[in-house]
Amino acid sequence: MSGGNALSKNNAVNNPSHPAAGRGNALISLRSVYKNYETPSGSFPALKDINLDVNPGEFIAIVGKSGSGKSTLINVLTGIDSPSSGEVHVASMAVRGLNQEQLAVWRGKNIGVIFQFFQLLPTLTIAENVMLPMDFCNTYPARERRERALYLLNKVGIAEQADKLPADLSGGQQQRAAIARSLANDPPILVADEPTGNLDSQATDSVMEFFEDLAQEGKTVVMVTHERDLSQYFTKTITLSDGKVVSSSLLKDGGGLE
Ligand SMILES: Nc1ncnc2c1ncn2[C@@H]1O[C@H](COP(=O)(O)OP(=O)(O)OP(=O)(O)O)[C@@H](O)[C@H]1O
Repeated sequence: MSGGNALSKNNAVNNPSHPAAGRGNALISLRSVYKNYETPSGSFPALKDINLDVNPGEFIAIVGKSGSGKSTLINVLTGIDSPSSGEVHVASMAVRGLNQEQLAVWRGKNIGVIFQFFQLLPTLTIAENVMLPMDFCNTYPARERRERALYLLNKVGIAEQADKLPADLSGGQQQRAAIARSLANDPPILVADEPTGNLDSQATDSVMEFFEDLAQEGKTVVMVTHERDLSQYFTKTITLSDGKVVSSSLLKDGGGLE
């Protein structure tokens, strides 16, 4: 599934004046971020003093034990949840400043989200699923959306599945369709929560190679994973423990594209 081509005009790397070019070089920037959950037994600190910068073209793994705060971190940086305190800037935007409706459109344009269980709508065809983010954000003229969906499905290697329903595809094919959907609006950032958790090793490799290609083309990919043997793909690993970043290791050159 490798061998992607130039993603588009609307790319933060190809176009430094693109709004997603970020504050300084960082596309994602978290400063002194805390997240407390209010529970019947009191306030539970799920994130503690998180400081993080992610540059265009980085392929970041977020790792840590169950309960360490990975999903909370992803939710805060995608604006699905707001921090209790601290600043989150993503693609030049202070996420805190947006209302729910603005946030949904902003997220649809700037962040492609990929889930462990694909979350394709079962009654829509694969092409229709890929068109949904374009329909929601009105990013491409209606007459161009199917053509773009087919282009993206071709890019992930499943163009011939375009008019099937999700249930007719294998898990690996469904995840490719979900990746195509995440690219629909050509967002600068992809966030993937355990995207290979439900795939066999062959499908895992092919999804990881595809993410790697996307990062090399300038997309920023942030991925939560439990799988230890994928480190060859990442440019950086961020380890969380009890809501804190306990290590941040640069694995290879990548990202920091200027
Ligand atoms: N809505 C909530 N209310 C109260 N506590 C929560 C809530 N969501 C998460 N937590 C707690 O916050 C901590 C971090 O949870 P989070 O889901 O971010 O961890 P995680 O690292 O993603 O775990 P996993 O790998 O199991 O998905 C956990 O102790 C969890 O129990």
